[in-house]
Amino acid sequence: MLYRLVLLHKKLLIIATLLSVVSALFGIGIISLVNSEIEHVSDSSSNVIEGLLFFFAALTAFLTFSVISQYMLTKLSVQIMVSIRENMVQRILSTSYEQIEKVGGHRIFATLTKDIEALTATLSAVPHVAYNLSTVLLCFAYMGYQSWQLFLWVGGVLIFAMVVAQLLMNIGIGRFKAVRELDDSLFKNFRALIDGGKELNINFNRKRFFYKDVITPNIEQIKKSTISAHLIFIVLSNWTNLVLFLALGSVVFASQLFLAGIATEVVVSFVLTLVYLIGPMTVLFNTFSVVAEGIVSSQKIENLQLSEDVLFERLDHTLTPSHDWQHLEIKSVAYEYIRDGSDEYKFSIGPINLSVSRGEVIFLIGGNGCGKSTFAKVLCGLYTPTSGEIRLDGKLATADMDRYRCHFSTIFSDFYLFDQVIDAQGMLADDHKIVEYLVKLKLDKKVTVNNGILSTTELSHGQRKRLGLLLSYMEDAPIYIFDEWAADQDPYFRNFFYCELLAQLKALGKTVFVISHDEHYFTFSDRILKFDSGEMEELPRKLPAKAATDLAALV
Ligand SMILES: Nc1ncnc2c1ncn2[C@@H]1O[C@H](COP(=O)(O)OP(=O)(O)OP(=O)(O)O)[C@@H](O)[C@H]1O
Repeated sequence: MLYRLVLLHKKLLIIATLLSVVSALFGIGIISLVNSEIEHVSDSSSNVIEGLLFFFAALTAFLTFSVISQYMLTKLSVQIMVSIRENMVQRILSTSYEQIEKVGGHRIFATLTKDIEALTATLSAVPHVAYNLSTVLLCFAYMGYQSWQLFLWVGGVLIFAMVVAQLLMNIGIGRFKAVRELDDSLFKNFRALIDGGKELNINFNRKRFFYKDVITPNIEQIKKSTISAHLIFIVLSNWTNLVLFLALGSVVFASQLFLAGIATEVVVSFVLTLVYLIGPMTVLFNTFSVVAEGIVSSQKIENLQLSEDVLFERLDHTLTPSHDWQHLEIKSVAYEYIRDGSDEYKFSIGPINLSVSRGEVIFLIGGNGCGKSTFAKVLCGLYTPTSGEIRLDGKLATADMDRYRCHFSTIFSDFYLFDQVIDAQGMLADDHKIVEYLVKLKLDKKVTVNNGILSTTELSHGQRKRLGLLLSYMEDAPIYIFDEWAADQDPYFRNFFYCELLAQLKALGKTVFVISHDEHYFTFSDRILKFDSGEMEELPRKLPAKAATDLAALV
């Protein structure tokens, strides 16, 4: 990913790096100028004024190009940061719900905070790396030009230094990987800290256990691993200083011992250049830890296996479902939960065969954990069948999952309530219509609406579900799935749901799948599908329509 991002911005990167090289050239030019002026110190015939003018001109050019190049490089790193954020959001939105569920919310959250931050820091270091690397390379070229024999000595020392640095870098990356794995479990514990707030506050012993035996050891482990990872980079950074002194020594001693023919001015110029190099080399080696963290984060993002197939031109258009569809065919559909590397008990449903017509109200019943919600998720396209196929009016669902899914509006038991109420066209819905339903759902005293945005979603669980129903209703999809919607409603709204709403939706030609344990209301269905250990059978309808009406009057 790191590589891809750099490639994506290569044009700006090349321009900015070229500017850096020019500014570094002026830096070298200044050293060279000072060097030649040293030679003329005792020469009264030399033109000092001319040298001084050159010196100030070089200083001005150095400053100008340094500022422009650093500005360009900083702009580049900000652009890269923005594109990582956009890219991550797009990839998450393009990834199947199934994959997101498999990866786990805490890992995605860790990536959105930790990895984006680390990648941004790494890419922000690109300007400094490019600038200092070009300075270092130019200094090498300058030294090579002055004396290739002496430069070979320096080069030998530097190659040895680079080999050791590479080894240290590999160890450092390995340690950062271990830290990053621990970060995932920390984010999981952070989630438990917030989501489990009630349980932790009520039960002091759980709070004590969570603090002492779960989160503190996790934090301690991260502390130890982070220090041990950074230790490698501290060694690496000090190794640079040592290597530069080693290079200085090798220049001074090699010129005396083995390369006696080399002029003193050349040796002095090598020494000056190496001293000048201390700054850029230190910056370069100090960024190694940042780069290592970026590499680890980049690999971590790849391991999430988020979708690469980001077709975001599609978001410019609204997807509209076919409201006059006639047949939904579920042919030998099976689904199995597969978790990588896990040998624990695996649950599967199917194979299921079912043919659904428009306007049917279908109840899904069965004991806890028998696969009703799993089937509902396969049915609406959140899960892709492991085998078998789903066809809507003959069209294979998997041929265009986005289009297929847009036929559904769902309220699962772990639903999320958005503040924005969206209509069938994907626009903010009309306030008058929303108010009408707020009144109907007895929420108008609690919630107001302004331009399609709800004033609050901080309500009781039952009220939140009613608000969810409002959002779902406004979406005006052809097929509805309600997963135990009525389970936590009071008798009035339970009655409203089974006796009024289902009939209303049916009259509008909607197909409704209702997951329910409310036996009293099973009569309000056209069909009943019973689940048992992942297998489905259709029950014969027992009550005639008349009996259903009588029952409606009773409840
Ligand atoms: N995200 C998941 N990952 C792995 N297995 C899962 C997952 N969700 C559910 N399961 C497995 O699928 C089984 C069926 O779950 P499902 O939610 O479909 O049951 P259900 O019939 O809707 O139950 P309930 O009436 O309690 O809501 C569970 O017992 C569990 O073993």
